[in-house]
Amino acid sequence: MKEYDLIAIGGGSGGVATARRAAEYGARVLLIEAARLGGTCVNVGCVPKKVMWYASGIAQALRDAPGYGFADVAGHLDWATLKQRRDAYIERLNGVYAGMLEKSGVELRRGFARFAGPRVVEVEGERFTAPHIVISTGGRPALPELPGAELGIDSDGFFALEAQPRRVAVVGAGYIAVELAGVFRGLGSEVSMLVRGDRLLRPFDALLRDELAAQMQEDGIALRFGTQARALHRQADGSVLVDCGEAGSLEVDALVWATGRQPNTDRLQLAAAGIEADAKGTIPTDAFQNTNVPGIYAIGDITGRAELTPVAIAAGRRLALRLFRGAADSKLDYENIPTVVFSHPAIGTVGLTEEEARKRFTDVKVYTTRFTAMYNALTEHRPKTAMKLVCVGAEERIVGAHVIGDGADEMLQGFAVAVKMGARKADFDDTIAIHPTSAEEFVTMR
Ligand SMILES: Cc1cc2nc3c(=O)[nH]c(=O)nc-3n(C[C@H](O)[C@H](O)[C@H](O)COP(=O)(O)OP(=O)(O)OC[C@H]3O[C@@H](n4cnc5c(N)ncnc54)[C@H](O)[C@@H]3O)c2cc1C
Repeated sequence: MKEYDLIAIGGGSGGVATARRAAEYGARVLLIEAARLGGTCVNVGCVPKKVMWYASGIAQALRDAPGYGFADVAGHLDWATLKQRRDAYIERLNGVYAGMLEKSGVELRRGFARFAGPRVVEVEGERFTAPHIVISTGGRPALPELPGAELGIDSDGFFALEAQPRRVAVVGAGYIAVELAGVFRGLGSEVSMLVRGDRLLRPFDALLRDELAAQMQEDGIALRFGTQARALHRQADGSVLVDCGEAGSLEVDALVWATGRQPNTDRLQLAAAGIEADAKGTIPTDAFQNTNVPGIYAIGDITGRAELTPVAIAAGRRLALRLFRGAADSKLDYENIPTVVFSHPAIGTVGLTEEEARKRFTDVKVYTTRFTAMYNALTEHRPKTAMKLVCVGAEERIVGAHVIGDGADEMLQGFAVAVKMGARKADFDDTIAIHPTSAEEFVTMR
């Protein structure tokens, strides 16, 4: 049985980061990956999604161009070319990942890993052991159980689409649902969102939720709240009939399930190592990413906490520092994790929502602003930009910063540093604005 200092199961964001950092610290590392290197983010997540978001933004810019005097702007999208160029980019990234691992001295084993004992991992009959094992197997889309569910596609299926569907239904209310719906609409599809509850992006600040819903409707997306798909039927012309029970039915060329994700633990044989998972299959960890079994850790989506690439990476790097550099206190602080939703317009958010702040603190003061960005002064399309600062205490410490509007995606990172450092409203007021930008409103709110 081959022995290592560390085995990482899963070569996605978390596994690769942990493996590389541990190897850099001198550990002998084995990384096991069943599919393509880079995991969800590179292959069927952040990266291809952002490419599609850019494409949709370009389509919008072409529609905006006449407002700036451009005449005869050609705007036909060749979806197949976009997909082929996007796929080629991702293949290059897969190669970059392989190269980085090799350069760091991480040994890569292709294949599906399972636990075969407390410290033993098996891949296609071959066994490996290490005193430290990291589970970073991520998750996959979860489909609801209803008649004809397989006639829909999930987010992986979205990235496999060879042609642009003309009429689309997106089921779900989370960030992936609003992002995919926005991309389809931006590129010209007719889009309906089927939302079981009464709002989009439930955990986000109300300002962001309301502004986004209003803008999506303004852009022609049919938001059907309180609507649930009950069954899907294939029709003779190849289209899909979505039966929504009392809420009626809907005919589409594609239906996308964006109804959540499930952790990749079901085939890992966790029991062979005595590792506990919860009913959903996520692996609970303590603040140091320890599972219930000493020497076995979990990071990234599999832990069900803040399912984002930089979180998986940061947790993995801190774990490597702890295990192989003796930094006993090294762990990830899960507070104030900034995040962006690549909707149209984009959302950036860090810290507490107003609602959360009011539950936790008695002395909450909120500053908001809403305006049309200068770019849109000349365009027919006039989405709004809106911002909110959530402050607490007499010193007005900023515990939440939220923005929706063009540029929000690139705007928030620096403000996240300020919030993390404990900035007060007075610090923002004291900072000279950068003019003319949308971001300047963050330091001029009264
Ligand atoms: C559509 C979409 C858009 C997203 N957009 C963003 C975004 O904009 N920003 C952001 O921060 N996050 C985004 N995410 C989330 C992000 O992709 C994940 O949080 C991140 O990939 C989690 O990393 P991970 O290492 O936990 O798992 P993953 O990246 O999923 O990697 C897990 C790897 O383990 C492998 N594996 C699983 N089981 C085994 C096994 N038994 N043996 C061997 N290998 C195995 C899998 O093949 C996979 O490669 C998005 C996700 C989706 C689905």
